[in-house]
Amino acid sequence: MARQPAVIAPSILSADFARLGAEVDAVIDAGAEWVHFDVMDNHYVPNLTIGPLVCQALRKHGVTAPIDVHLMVKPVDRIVPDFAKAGATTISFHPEASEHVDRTIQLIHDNGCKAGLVFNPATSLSWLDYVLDKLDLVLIMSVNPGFGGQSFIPAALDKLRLARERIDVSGRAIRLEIDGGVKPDNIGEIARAGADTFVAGSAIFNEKDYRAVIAQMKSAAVGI
Ligand SMILES: O=C(CO)[C@@H](O)[C@H](O)COP(=O)(O)O
Repeated sequence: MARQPAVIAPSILSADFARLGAEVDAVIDAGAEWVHFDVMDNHYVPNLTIGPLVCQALRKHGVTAPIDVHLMVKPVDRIVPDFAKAGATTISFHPEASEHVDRTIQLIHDNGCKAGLVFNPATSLSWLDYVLDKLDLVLIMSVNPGFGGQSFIPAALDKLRLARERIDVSGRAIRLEIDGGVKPDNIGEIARAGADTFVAGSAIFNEKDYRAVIAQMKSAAVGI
């Protein structure tokens, strides 16, 4: 199956939260395809961020782009229906945070969303042995989850290559997403390793010109 078109998904963790609706409008207007929505619970990860009410507020504000919810919460299941009702498109979770990974994937689908599984830098891809055929997205973390602005962990490149191979063998249209330390100067190498969906927080929101940085990232990601 041909590689899916590249998607840039700005992580709103690095946006100005006091102007969130305007920030999301600005990155979508600047060419980003998705909104990456980082949910942290001060339990599974040390940071505390936002929940379904903020997702719903973005929909009410008029955001129509796919909202890519990354749950860094434990437990997972009880918050899934709330995010689905709030307008999430994809809901991804960490296998270590779910008691029953297969059931959580089913729950996400039953609630009308696409399901993703997230791999921390030290989490084995062996979880895919049993659930790859049920997933819509595989997310490889290239930093330890919890904070924006960290440096890309190079071992994520080998993991991307392995995940790409598995997805290609499956023949299914599963997106391969990368998250953490993604910048204009490394996105080409990340794309060559197999990613098609690129989360970037500080690389986009720390720049004044969102359009320019997103264009730079896209041309590096598709020019492989
Ligand atoms: O999920 C996370 C961190 O846990 C990420 O989405 C980061 O927020 C990405 O930020 P940058 O590394 O791109 O600044």
